[in-house]
Amino acid sequence: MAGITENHQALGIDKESAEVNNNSSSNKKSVHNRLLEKDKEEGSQGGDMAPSAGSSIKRSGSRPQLDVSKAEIQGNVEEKYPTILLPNQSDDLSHLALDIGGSLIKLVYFSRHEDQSTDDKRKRSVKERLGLSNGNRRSFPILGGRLHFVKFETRKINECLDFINSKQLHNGGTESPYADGANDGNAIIKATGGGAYKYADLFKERLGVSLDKEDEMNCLVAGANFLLKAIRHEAFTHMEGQKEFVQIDPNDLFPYLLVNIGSGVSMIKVDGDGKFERVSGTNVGGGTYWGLGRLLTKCKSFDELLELSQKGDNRTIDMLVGDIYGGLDYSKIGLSASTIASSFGKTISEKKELEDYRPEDISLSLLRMISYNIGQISYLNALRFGLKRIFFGGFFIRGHAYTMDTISFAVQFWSKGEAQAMFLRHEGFLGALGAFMSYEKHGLDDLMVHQLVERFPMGAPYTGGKIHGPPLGDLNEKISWMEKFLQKGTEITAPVPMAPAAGTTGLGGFEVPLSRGSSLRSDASALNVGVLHLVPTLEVFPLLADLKTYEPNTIDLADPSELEYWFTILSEHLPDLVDKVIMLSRKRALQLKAVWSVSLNLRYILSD
Ligand SMILES: Nc1ncnc2c1ncn2[C@@H]1O[C@H](COP(=O)(O)OP(=O)(O)O)[C@@H](O)[C@H]1O
Ligand SMILES: CC(C)(COP(=O)(O)O)[C@@H](O)C(=O)NCCC(=O)O
Repeated sequence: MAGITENHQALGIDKESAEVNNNSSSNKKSVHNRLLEKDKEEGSQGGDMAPSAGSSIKRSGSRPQLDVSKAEIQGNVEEKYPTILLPNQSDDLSHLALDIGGSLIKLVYFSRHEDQSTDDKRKRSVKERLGLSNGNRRSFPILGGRLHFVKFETRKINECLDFINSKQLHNGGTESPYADGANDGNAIIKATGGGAYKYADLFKERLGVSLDKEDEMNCLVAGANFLLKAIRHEAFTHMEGQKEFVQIDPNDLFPYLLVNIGSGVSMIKVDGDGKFERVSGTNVGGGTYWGLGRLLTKCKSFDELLELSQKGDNRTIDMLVGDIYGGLDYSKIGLSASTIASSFGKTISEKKELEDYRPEDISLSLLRMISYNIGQISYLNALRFGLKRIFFGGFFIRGHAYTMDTISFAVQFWSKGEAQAMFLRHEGFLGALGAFMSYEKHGLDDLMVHQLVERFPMGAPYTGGKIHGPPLGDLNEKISWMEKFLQKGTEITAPVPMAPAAGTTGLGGFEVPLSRGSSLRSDASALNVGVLHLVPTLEVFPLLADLKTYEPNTIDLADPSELEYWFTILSEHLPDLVDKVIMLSRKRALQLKAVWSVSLNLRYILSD
């Protein structure tokens, strides 16, 4: 669909892998028994898994709660594994949040379930035939999940409503019992931005949902704090075409200045979680570039305008110090001949008609003027409060090298290198993330750095295919994986530094654009926003008979007795599993046996 950026990746943590993350002796026993007696168990699993009606699984802190009050079996009661309807279960309903801005609508949504692609279905049916699956029941929460980021143009709000509807995001997703409009009109979605007020009636009318309005500044700050604390490789600097990720110490984050460049610009001094003050703003922002740019160039889209700028030369539009001083620097006050003395100042020439000014040059001058101005005002505000770090968000930036270079240059130049401009990979989603986190029971606030891992939309922008990557921790790993996978080498986007370009003038000039790149990359790849995967650590084991006596722990395979215990179980289980696979394919069974045996034996090599 036009105008949509969606980064959908599956491959969430599946429940089998999560199940063995527990270590109490009773737990060991149930996993062991389950592995060895799965055929026998098939008939009794339902009783084990479904908590009795009226009780509820208690989780620590603010983790999602399973509410089974008024639970009832839905559909045919004779069915072996009937779906259990949980009418009061709210967590799956509260997984979508919106930021409806002046220009763009941003959606963040959480999905717990694997995408039902053909591949997934095939995998599931194999699992079922092997007796490794619990069939189609959803009688306990599936562990793990994903955060997705999508945006739409606000002027095309109907596309957004259609998207939400097609995925039933307002009703908990297509697999939810509330899908297809079965909600009773009480569904609530957290929303921020001016559009949460402006379009509340439209959402009610079209989707039957109420928008629960969250304060925009609150959300921006909550989103930024969350990203800066929880996501590695979120913040980066961008100077003279070079991108460098910055490791943020979550304990040394505050204070900082957050500059959100949306349609307009807000500057917020952030002192802590929920502690902030909007100290300034400017109406010359992203909307100005897009609006004025459209008027001047007749471009049809923001990206077209941005792309034009990459072919422009601002010297035909901007009046430089040299134009005024007969080619000389004004070095006494630190201005080189190439410094822009007056943006658009040269378009008053009597020798030229208005049509003689190229749209490419106009777009570049405009982009430079607005970016530089924002950088400068931001620095002045940082100076006001003694802040050294300035984080820039908002979709105006759009991961665009020239924009970031210009902002960085302004900050560096005016602060004489004292302050630093940093950018955020989820730049435009701060508000939406903040709104998402405002659901009381998500518990995302206490997520630690390693609980969210990222998988990149590696293949999608290039091949049109859906390609899933492994969880990638290290930046180099990301790049090499992508390169290996796509064999596209340098075409891989954002993490790859841009080619170094000519430097800026030492005297504060801003000669030629530094990082224009050859063509604007597709939305998804320019933003380079991967889907965030929530990886549970100490989740409650879903088959536990008695939750109260359960003591969460993780298996320490460095402990020889633990290692022996678990590898013995796995080894004993191998012939049994191979038998099952033989029923499907002898060749695959032998392959499985070989691979598994090697893996199990590897421990001896590793422990040597
Ligand atoms: N596809 C796009 N359509 C319109 N504007 C875009 C697009 N991509 C980036 N932008 C820029 O992003 C700005 C909006 O940024 P955003 O952070 O979403 O703010 P808002 O909340 O005001 O919509 C626009 O004014 C424009 O400069
Ligand atoms: C009013 C806004 C907070 C709305 O946010 P936006 O939709 O632009 O992201 C923003 O446009 C803004 O801060 N404008 C600048 C107003 C001023 O301080 O002059």
